[in-house]
Amino acid sequence: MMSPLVLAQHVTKWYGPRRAVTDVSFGIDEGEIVGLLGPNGSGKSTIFRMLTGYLVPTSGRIEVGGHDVVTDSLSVRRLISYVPEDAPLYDHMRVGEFLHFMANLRGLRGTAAKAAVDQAAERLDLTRVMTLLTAKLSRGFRQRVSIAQALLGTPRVLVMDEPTSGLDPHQVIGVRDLIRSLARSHTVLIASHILPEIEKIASRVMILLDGTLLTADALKGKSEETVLRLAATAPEATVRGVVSAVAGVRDLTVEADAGSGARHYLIRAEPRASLAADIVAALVGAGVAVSELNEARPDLERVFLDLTRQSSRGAA
Ligand SMILES: Nc1ncnc2c1ncn2[C@@H]1O[C@H](COP(=O)(O)OP(=O)(O)OP(=O)(O)O)[C@@H](O)[C@H]1O
Repeated sequence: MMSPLVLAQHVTKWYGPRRAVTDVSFGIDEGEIVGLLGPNGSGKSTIFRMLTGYLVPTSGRIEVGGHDVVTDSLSVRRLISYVPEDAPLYDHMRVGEFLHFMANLRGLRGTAAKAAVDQAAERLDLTRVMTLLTAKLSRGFRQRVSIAQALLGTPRVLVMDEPTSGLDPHQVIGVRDLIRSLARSHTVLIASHILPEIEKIASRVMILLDGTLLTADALKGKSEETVLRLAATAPEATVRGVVSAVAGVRDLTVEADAGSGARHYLIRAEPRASLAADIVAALVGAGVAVSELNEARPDLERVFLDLTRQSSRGAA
């Protein structure tokens, strides 16, 4: 059997007296797109920094392509590329200059550097902006430049931190398609705190909570509840008041903002037949425009919400 391309075994990381990652183990096979899902502060960036050799695990070991990230970090850095969340570009550089600079940092010179830059620019549709200052780019283009630099030197593994955060819906779709197309030639690991986003891109999701990776066992047997996703245009307090009064509704949380008018909510309730119809009737009766009400699909979402709610209570 082939061993996984990325292998973490019992990895723990302490920052001084604070434990950020606890006994995390996983394997990622060549060609997978894996999502690492966890709320802010759950340890995603810490795991990524250890994978890419920028932080040393306090205990446990990580291998990429059979190379230990600590004792053989140079080989690992050739195999793995990191796309950080806030695309740190050098604002005084033009896009083309920046990509050449990054190609040189990866050890590419002369025609090899030029070929790599041209190829990445073409793949990310950057040829039109190569002479612009990176400071002048839109958020979507900055993200594409950041992904382009990560592709230089043809790494086998791409690690991306919240790759669609801060993008408009159009750009989000573009970046998602791009990541899917990259997956043909790369193994991709994506961190996010938004489950619906991860589910759209990843073929598999790992959930991280307070530094601990949940096992498949922790994801079973939690479905005593219906979760509905609602999109409605009205003040949150109004929606909350109306929905909470419907029989069986336990809880309403605001989901990531869609950006355009309607706000998205998740409603948790006791399962019963006319629940959705009752909620719509109540909202419409109160003059609230409902643009969407669906059952939130996977159990995973429920489990994630339950668990993150418990853990944020624990932290409070
Ligand atoms: N350099 C550091 N020194 C001390 N504590 C740190 C350091 N970096 C992170 N932490 C702590 O470790 C925990 C995990 O942080 P980490 O940044 O890995 O989480 P995350 O899931 O990536 O969060 P976010 O999505 O907000 O980036 C947090 O409690 C954080 O405060």
